Amino acid sequence: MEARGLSRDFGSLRAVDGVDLSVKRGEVYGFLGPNGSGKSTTLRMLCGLLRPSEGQIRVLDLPVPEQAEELKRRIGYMTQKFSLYEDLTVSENLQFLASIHGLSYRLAKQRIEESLSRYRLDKLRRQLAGTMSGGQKQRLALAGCLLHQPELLLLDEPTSAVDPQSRRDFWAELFQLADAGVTLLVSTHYMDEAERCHRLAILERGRLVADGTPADLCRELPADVFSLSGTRLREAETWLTERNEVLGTAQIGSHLRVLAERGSGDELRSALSNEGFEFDWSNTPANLEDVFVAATRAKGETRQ
Ligand SMILES: Nc1ncnc2c1ncn2[C@@H]1O[C@H](COP(=O)(O)OP(=O)(O)OP(=O)(O)O)[C@@H](O)[C@H]1O
Repeated sequence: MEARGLSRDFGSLRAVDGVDLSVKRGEVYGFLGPNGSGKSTTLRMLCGLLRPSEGQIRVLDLPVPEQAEELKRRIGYMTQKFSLYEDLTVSENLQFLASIHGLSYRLAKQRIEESLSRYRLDKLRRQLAGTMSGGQKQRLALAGCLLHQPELLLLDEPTSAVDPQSRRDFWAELFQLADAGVTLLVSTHYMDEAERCHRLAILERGRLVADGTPADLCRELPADVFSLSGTRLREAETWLTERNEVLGTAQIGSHLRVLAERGSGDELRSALSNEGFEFDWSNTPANLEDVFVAATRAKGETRQ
């Protein structure tokens, strides 16, 4: 999948702004970004549901949106709200989706039985979708968008309504699909999910502000991370957040995690000492949350 200069305007709002993306087959590619940063709009353009204002897209060797109809036969799209028919049973939801994809009666029956068993839905087959738990709905939505065996699956915040165990199980399913050659594009708010992706794009106000493997993004972070412990941590945090070179702070238990501009550590440390704070100070490796905070904060500021 390739996108070049992808943009989308809604009236005067530029929701997606000049995004370049490249995703290989079988890759699990994550979209990370704050609310309203353009993740859903990007996914919707990539699957041909929304026409870009500018830019070129090629998905599974098809130009989009020109060949969006052909593409729709080869992709699956799972929305944030799962898009289930709540007044239909589990089986009826799957039968309906199979008919939309034009599966023959025999093939539909076979694939529905397989997916009821694979996604642990067989005992729920007569239950109305609207009465199921978040995790069960998620499994049904996944089963539904795989019935026609798509080569590419787009998932828009698929785990926002489910508990941690369901999220783990769900990700195990996603990796099985990737191992079988399915390409996955997943938008998420969760850092632990982003860390699982082979590659990651970070979006901020419609722009691509970072792109790479989670390990590379952490290693190449153009900022330093420090851990502080001591007394008056809350006061130290307030003092630090007022410094321009500090990009972010977070209290984690009895430690304060500080993300700051590269090379600013020594000065910050002595300035904090001069203010009368007593603390232990150590450098610590960056994690994806640091990458996210640095990418979104730095770019956000330059555009104001
Ligand atoms: N159909 C639309 N009409 C007008 N504005 C829209 C439309 N769809 C999206 N937007 C706006 O475009 C921006 C990007 O929205 P989008 O849903 O793509 O963000 P997102 O990163 O997926 O957010 P979230 O994490 O909250 O789902 C937002 O400001 C949103 O209000």
